Amino acid sequence: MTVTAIIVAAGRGTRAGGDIPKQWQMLKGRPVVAYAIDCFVQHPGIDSLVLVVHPDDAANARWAEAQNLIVVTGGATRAESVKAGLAAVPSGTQKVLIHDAARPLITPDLIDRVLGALETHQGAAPAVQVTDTLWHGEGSLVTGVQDRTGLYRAQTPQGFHLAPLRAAHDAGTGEETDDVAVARAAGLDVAIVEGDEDNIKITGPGDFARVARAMRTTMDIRCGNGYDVHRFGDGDHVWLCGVQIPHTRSLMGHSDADVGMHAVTDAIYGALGMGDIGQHFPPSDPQWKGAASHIFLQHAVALATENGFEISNVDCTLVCEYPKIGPHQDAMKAVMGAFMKLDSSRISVKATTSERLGFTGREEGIAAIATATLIKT
Ligand SMILES: Nc1ccn([C@@H]2O[C@H](COP(=O)(O)OP(=O)(O)OP(=O)(O)O)[C@@H](O)[C@H]2O)c(=O)n1
Ligand SMILES: C[C@](O)(CO)[C@H](O)COP(=O)(O)O
Repeated sequence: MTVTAIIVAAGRGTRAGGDIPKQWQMLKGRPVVAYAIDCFVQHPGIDSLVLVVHPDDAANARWAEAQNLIVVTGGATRAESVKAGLAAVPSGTQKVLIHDAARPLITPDLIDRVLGALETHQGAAPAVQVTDTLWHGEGSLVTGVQDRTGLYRAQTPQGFHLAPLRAAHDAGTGEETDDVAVARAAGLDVAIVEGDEDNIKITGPGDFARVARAMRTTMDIRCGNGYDVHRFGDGDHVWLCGVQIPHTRSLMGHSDADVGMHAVTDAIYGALGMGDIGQHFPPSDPQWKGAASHIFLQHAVALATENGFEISNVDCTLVCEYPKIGPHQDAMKAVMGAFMKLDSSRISVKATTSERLGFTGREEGIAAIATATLIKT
């Protein structure tokens, strides 16, 4: 079954305020709409994505096109914007999920529940049962109580089989606030699936902070490891974790052979799931001959930042008989901390011998292992 997601992002966000519409405002360093886009793009059940934008948001449309999304211009009401999105779905689409750009906390589970219900229903949408007592009020006075039995707060994504939803929208008024209303007016059956309290729609100015708070509870923590070995050759110093240490031999390598910094760098790449030093700085490329290893470390740190992560801590163990590491530990933490913009208290550099066993024990080379923890900001 080919499924297309349509994200409607053509509203003006008048209730939320701000210099630009709410879906394009920054939330933790990214436009609000980017969160929903990521969730759909990464979901294995979604085949393509249409983004509906306002004609005044041409720059944002170019940004979306650069991410390989189908981008179309919306209308004066949400229903008209949905119609524009429905007209742009790729041929072969059998089901559509329609989602508000203003709901950044959509989850894969929510998508799964809607898709699951579409197996047996023409439409399906998430909702949360009303649990508070409901009042009628006039001015500042309570004038009555509303029975809350059977009342739900509607959310998106709302899912439908494409053909009946298109027909329903063609017959609609263009003023409906959601697609369930359009579908029901056309006689389609719509299942309620379990919604998510955190799937907040940014509506008023205070909702940005609510969403940011809810994001903190879904913390994304990544852990990566790195391992490296360099052999000894002729020379009179070694570079370890950014510190030059006088020694009877030097470590050999294409770069400065800083085995400790390489392990830390690979741990960061590992946490990001983005390869290793060899992939980003191929040894076959002469420009990296003799390169200072902090270039690699800074590249990994920049990738982490670009992808919305901050480094929480790094732990590196050097395995060698000599040189002795203890006298240099603090300097190593300070140097690596400066390149990672990380306080020394979050960096550990320690050392062990291998009890004279193996290549490190025979002083043929030095090995290093490292772990890095990254947290999505
Ligand atoms: N003509 C419209 C109106 C709304 N939407 C989208 O529909 C979603 C839900 O609508 P709402 O929260 O009402 O957004 P706005 O219409 O932008 O808000 P406001 O009413 O405060 O201006 C939002 O992602 C919004 O961008 C749309 O694509 N086209
Ligand atoms: C579609 C919707 O998000 C369902 O809750 C909502 O109806 C659209 O926004 P509005 O604020 O109700 O216009």
